[in-house]
Amino acid sequence: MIAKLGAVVIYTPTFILPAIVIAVLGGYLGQIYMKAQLSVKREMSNAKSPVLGIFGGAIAGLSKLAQEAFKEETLKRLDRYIRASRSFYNLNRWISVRIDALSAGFAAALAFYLVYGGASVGPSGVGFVLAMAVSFSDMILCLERIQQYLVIEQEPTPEDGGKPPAYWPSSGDLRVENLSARYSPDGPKVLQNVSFHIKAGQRVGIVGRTGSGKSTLTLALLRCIYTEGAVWLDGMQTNMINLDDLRSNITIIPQVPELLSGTLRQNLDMFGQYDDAILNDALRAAGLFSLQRLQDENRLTLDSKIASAGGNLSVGQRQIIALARAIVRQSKLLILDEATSAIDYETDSVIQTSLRSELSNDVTVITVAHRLQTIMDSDKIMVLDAGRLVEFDTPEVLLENEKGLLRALVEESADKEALIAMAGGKA
Ligand SMILES: Nc1ncnc2c1ncn2[C@@H]1O[C@H](COP(=O)(O)OP(=O)(O)OP(=O)(O)O)[C@@H](O)[C@H]1O
Repeated sequence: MIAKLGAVVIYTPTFILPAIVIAVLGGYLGQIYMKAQLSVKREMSNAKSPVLGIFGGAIAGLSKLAQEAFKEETLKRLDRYIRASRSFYNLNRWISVRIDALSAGFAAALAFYLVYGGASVGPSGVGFVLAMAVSFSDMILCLERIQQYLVIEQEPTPEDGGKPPAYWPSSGDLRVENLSARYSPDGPKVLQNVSFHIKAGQRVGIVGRTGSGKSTLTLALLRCIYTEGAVWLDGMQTNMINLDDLRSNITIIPQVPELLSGTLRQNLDMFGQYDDAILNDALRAAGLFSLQRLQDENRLTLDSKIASAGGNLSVGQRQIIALARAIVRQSKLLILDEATSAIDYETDSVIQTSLRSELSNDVTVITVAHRLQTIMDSDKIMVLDAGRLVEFDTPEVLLENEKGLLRALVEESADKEALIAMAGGKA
């Protein structure tokens, strides 16, 4: 930008003052625009995920769709999204008109001066200066945008005082008090005053209808979003701990785990800290070897090549590798977001068996369940509704409550009898 301003000034020194005025005016307008568009953009992102959520939910449960209710809810969510995106579009028009007007005014004045003002500049010089002048005004806004990225909000940096002792966490005891969470500083509270205590080694299932806050709760435990309230893991309050230490001690297995391109060994042990025997043991414990035969030509071994994001593996294989990674890391808290689709029954039952038998007794496993079968024999079940914890007890006790939400979910299920038997068999 300075080079362009320099080019204009060298050819037409009298234009230094107007150029500075244009730069200041453009910067001022840019600042107004940036301030306004930030909150509109945030509102747009907040309104976008419910729209995507309802379409995702519709695709997952297409056969059971109540068309009228779906239409009404979709239109409501689209309205909210369109209101925000319309404002965003208007804001863009607002700034474009002003920057274009400034740019055109400056270029026109310069052109007038070069042609009629007696400036001793040749035709090629006139073309060059005008080209520089036009792009100079356009760059003011780019500069504002770059400035905005430079001051982007960062997560807190690790501090010496935030390092937990080496033995932490020695168990997966998890205590949560009044935990609330939101996705943006001024957004609505998506999780509201959730409190519970999970003893080390317990297996807990989280259920709730779509949008009830199950995934949000897992993100809040990792402090990936804005949270209030307190969380203690193995007796230490997690907001006193550096984010990298906290996150390296909790393993989360998402619905579709991401892997890095490289070998399977590198994916299990990125820093080369463990020997092959430990890594193979983890793969066996996670159930990989029970799914493939020794003579299979394309069976996975530590040297198998993994494509970027794990693209050459099935979702089930990726979940098994993510589980093996958790076993290698010896995490005391494991959060599993159950894969709803694209995972066959055999792989699913291998994963579930590994979770039950291969983890040590003090590892706490929280499973976000989309199928009640997965968690009906858990030690406890947590039921979320509109961001609140409405039920938390053993499956047997919860099912006794005829007005309870878990009971309602079970009643709606096609496998009602089997689910009740699972819960009764356990308690
Ligand atoms: N990135 C986001 N920004 C703003 N709001 C969000 C975001 N992600 C989710 N939400 C909102 O938070 C609420 C809870 O969403 P969440 O994903 O936790 O629900 P869930 O119970 O996990 O649903 P599902 O079973 O469909 O995965 C929803 O109302 C949703 O619109």
